[in-house]
Amino acid sequence: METGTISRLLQPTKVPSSSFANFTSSSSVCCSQKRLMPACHSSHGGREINSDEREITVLSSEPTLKKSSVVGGLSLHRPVHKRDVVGKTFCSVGLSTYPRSIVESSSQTAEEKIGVLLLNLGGPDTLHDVQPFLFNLFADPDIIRLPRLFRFLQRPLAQLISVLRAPKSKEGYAAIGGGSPLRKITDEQASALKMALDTKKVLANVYVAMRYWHPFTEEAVHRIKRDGITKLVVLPLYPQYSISTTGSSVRALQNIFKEDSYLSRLPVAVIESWYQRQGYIKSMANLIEQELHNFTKPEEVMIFFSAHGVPVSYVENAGDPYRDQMEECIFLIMKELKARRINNDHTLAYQSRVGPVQWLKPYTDEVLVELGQKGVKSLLAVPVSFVSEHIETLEEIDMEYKELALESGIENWGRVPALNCTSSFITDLADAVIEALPSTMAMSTSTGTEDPMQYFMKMLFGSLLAFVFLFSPKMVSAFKKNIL
Ligand SMILES: C=CC1=C(C)c2cc3[nH]c(cc4nc(cc5[nH]c(cc1n2)c(C)c5CCC(=O)O)C(CCC(=O)O)=C4C)c(C)c3C=C
Ligand SMILES: [Fe+2]
Repeated sequence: METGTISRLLQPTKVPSSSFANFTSSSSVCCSQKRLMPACHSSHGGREINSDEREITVLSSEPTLKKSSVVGGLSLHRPVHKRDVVGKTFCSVGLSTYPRSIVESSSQTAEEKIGVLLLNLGGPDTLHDVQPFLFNLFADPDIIRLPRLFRFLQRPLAQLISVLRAPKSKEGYAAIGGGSPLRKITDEQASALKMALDTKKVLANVYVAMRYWHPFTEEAVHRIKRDGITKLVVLPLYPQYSISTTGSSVRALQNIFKEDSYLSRLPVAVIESWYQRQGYIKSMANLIEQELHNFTKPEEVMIFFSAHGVPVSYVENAGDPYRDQMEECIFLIMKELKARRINNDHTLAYQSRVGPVQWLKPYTDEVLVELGQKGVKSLLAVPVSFVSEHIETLEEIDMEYKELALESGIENWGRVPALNCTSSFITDLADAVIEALPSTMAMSTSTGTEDPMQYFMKMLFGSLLAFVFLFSPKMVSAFKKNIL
């Protein structure tokens, strides 16, 4: 991706398009299975509005009413726009919370089979998988956003970029043991979530759908159908919403759902983002507090939040709420720490940029050097955009950034572990699922398999109505007035 031509092609269009992946296998944790759960590291651990979008209002325990919408039949939860801490308007797409009465009235019936679908990015299991994994990633129009006219170039470009990037990526994966730990950790999170739901008397199957590597979304969906799930909660494992992560995964799911008559009728709720949940904020604050104790002078440590970046154009041209949500998330974590009398300095920077375009600033590597030059001696890195250990925590932060920081004059380095299966965090995810259950909604019935006669009749009546409406004398005069 190191060429100017590609950089020009990477300009985002306002409306993210549908995307497809190669599908092969999936994993789930079935509530009927009586096997031992894998061990968890419990101690450590924008969006475009489609034309077919309908709006509904759901009850909220907060003073404002929340709006929920049905996009391609999936019910999405987001609070109405509000002002963030620095006074900017942000579009917070997130989980609505529900009054206790609604949660209680949604107690599970005998015939109900609840499914929870965890969405994640996926990572190569072996070094051999790295190039095909990168191909899937770059072939996603939500990752490389070509103008519609150039979409035919998406796959050849993905092939080229994946081949060019593979050697560098392979080095990274080799340094962390020869593959990504994502699949194992996500499976463990699925098991832990299933157990947390069981404890709360909600029997559910938990499925994992990865966007770019095994188990792919289609296989997870196949299992959901096979198990006869009657209600589904979709939970992306990204606290903050980005077009490139949750947006892409949900779109992949929508594409599968709208082609299938069973899935299009299945009541579904999508939890679009959950960075503002108290359980998540408190779990992050716990990890930071614990890690600060490892320094000899904890109060002098700079808390350094490092988030995965996205190209600036996503936020500034395509309406991605990612940066606003990230800033609000950091504000909430710091507020929680202050309530615990932890008043350390903090800063936020963005890591992992790829290619020649501008990414969100400030860049992590540049800020580390600046802090070293300014005389900061102790620094605690906090990965904040992702809830599992992965290549960017284990290699980029623990190796590259640590080395850079020490070279730049920082003497004491620490890193907060990813949440992984931290029990307070998993319990909060279980609560998020339970709160979302009452608002599951059936997908629209248009499955692409509509009866041709029905379609013809609809078109005929539609055209007649439009004709009558458009050529009514009132409309004609209004039209003339506006044009002349
Ligand atoms: C919130 C998290 C993430 C955002 C936002 C995101 C955007 C984004 N990523 C790339 C390019 C790459 N990402 C890669 C791996 C990767 N990315 C995330 C998370 C976010 N990405 C994860 C969890 C992983 C998997 C890590 C693992 O352990 O396997 C890679 C491959 C690794 C590498 O070569 O660096 C690339 C490439 C873009 C272009 C982008 C936004 C447009
Ligand atoms: Fe990424």
